[in-house]
Amino acid sequence: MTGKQFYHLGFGQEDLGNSPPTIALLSGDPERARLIAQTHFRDVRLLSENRGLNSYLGYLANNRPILSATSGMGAPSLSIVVNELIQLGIRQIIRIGTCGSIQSHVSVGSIVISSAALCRQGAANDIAPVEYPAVADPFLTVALVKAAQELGVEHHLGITASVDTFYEGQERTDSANPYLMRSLQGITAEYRQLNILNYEMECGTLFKMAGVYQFAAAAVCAVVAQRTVSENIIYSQKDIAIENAIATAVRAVSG
Ligand SMILES: O=P(O)(O)O[C@H]1O[C@H](CO)[C@@H](O)[C@H]1O
Ligand SMILES: O=c1cc[nH]c(=O)[nH]1
Repeated sequence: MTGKQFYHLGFGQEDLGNSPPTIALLSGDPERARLIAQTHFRDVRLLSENRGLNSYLGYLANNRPILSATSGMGAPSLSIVVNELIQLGIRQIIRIGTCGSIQSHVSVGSIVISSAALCRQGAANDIAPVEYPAVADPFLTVALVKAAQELGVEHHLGITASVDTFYEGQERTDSANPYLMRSLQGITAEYRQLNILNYEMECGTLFKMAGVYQFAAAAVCAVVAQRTVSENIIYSQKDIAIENAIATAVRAVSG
């Protein structure tokens, strides 16, 4: 580590070398950030492991420098990481996440590429008004779709619901909370009728930040739960779904 470090990321500009990356792949899970770097980048260097926000610098096959970084779970943590990444010169961010499907045709094991997000997230309200659109970058999004097509990965393009909680906000009742507020009872069925594809916890705030800060953001999430059937995570298909999401994002930025 050299020079000024960002407080949360734990590394700084000088750690990125003479040809700093302008693109970052961003995962909620630090283990996914490590997996992406170690299996898809060459000449990988661990930049930091601060607060579980593991960050790796590496190169794509086309020699483009790239970061694999960790957002942590939820919009407040993501907002801090993204703010610091943008200060470091990152101009394109692809979130590689996991999600729960709320449509019967969006199966566990497939991936969802978000065209936009319904943003029910408190952190985003510190960045832009609630009505501000949470929309993905069209060019990165088309690149993700094209990559999924070329890889033969089952994919769905559409609107994502980004919420602040995994349990209450996604209408889970199998939880420590004995009372789900009336305002949340039935919300999943309503979102289904509104053609929302999936639940996750970061895209909406990421997309609003992209609009305000002027960078390009997109998201691809592995479907690991099917909420038309149960509240459970389907572990048997989790790893393959995540690998499909990672392969899709890496191919999209490798062209
Ligand atoms: O797998 P990640 O990227 O963390 O994404 C999803 O998983 C977490 C909840 O289990 C939330 O962060 C949600 O958005
Ligand atoms: O159901 C799910 C699965 C992963 N991540 C979520 O936010 N929800």
